Amino acid sequence: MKIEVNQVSKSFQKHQVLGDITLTIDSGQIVCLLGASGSGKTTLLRIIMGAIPADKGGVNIDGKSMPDRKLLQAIGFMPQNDALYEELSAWDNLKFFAGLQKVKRAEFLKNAEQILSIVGLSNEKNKLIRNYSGGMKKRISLAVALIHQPDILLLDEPTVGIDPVLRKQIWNYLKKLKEQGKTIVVTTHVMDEVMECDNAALLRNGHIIASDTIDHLIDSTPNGKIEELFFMDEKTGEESLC
Ligand SMILES: Nc1ncnc2c1ncn2[C@@H]1O[C@H](COP(=O)(O)OP(=O)(O)OP(=O)(O)O)[C@@H](O)[C@H]1O
Repeated sequence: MKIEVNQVSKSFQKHQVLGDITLTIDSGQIVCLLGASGSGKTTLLRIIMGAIPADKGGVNIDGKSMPDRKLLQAIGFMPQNDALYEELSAWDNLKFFAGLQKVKRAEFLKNAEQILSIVGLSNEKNKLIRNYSGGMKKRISLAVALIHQPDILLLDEPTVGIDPVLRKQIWNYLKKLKEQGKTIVVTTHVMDEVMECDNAALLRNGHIIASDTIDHLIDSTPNGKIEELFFMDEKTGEESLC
């Protein structure tokens, strides 16, 4: 499914967080949103999924204007802060969220075990969430986002607190999903993860200052290093520490 963000602007209490954002994300692409803390990445994800309205502009998914209740079922959203039921087990959380997405029982049973194995929680599925570590909560949140096999994944810093081996496993799975034609948008501060994406959009002061393939973006940096993307200057394309 294709995501089109058209001239989106958003302010909170007169503070403009996003200004005139235009971005197209095609099926079978992994795109990452890069930018300093507070640059509006989460806000953009929430506008894409229709959780909050834009002040101006809008988002179309497969040509339909968001928010759209039917399209919501095609989206898996992983928030930065876990939205889990602490007094339920991981398995029951998964079951609950699968129910909300109207996943059939047989399909749930088939998917749940596979997804738990990808996030490395097969042996911990009966533990209550309140007894989970931070990283485990992150992993089960990712499983929740995946449980209804959505066509679009919006993942807000999905691998924070997850060890490198599992992180690799999760990225291999995301790349498999991409090959199946899923559309994936990820926010991250982890440079290794940027390299796993096809494209990146750099957010600065509420604007997209660059949006291109990862290879082209790296070529445009002074020393060809991915870290330098964070220091690119809006106007000159040169290094800036401002
Ligand atoms: N509901 C809200 N009410 C008021 N201000 C908000 C709200 N949501 C976000 N903001 C503000 O909008 C700005 C962008 O926040 P956002 O969470 O989108 O940034 P971010 O790039 O995702 O940051 P981080 O990398 O730290 O997660 C911040 O200044 C934040 O305080």
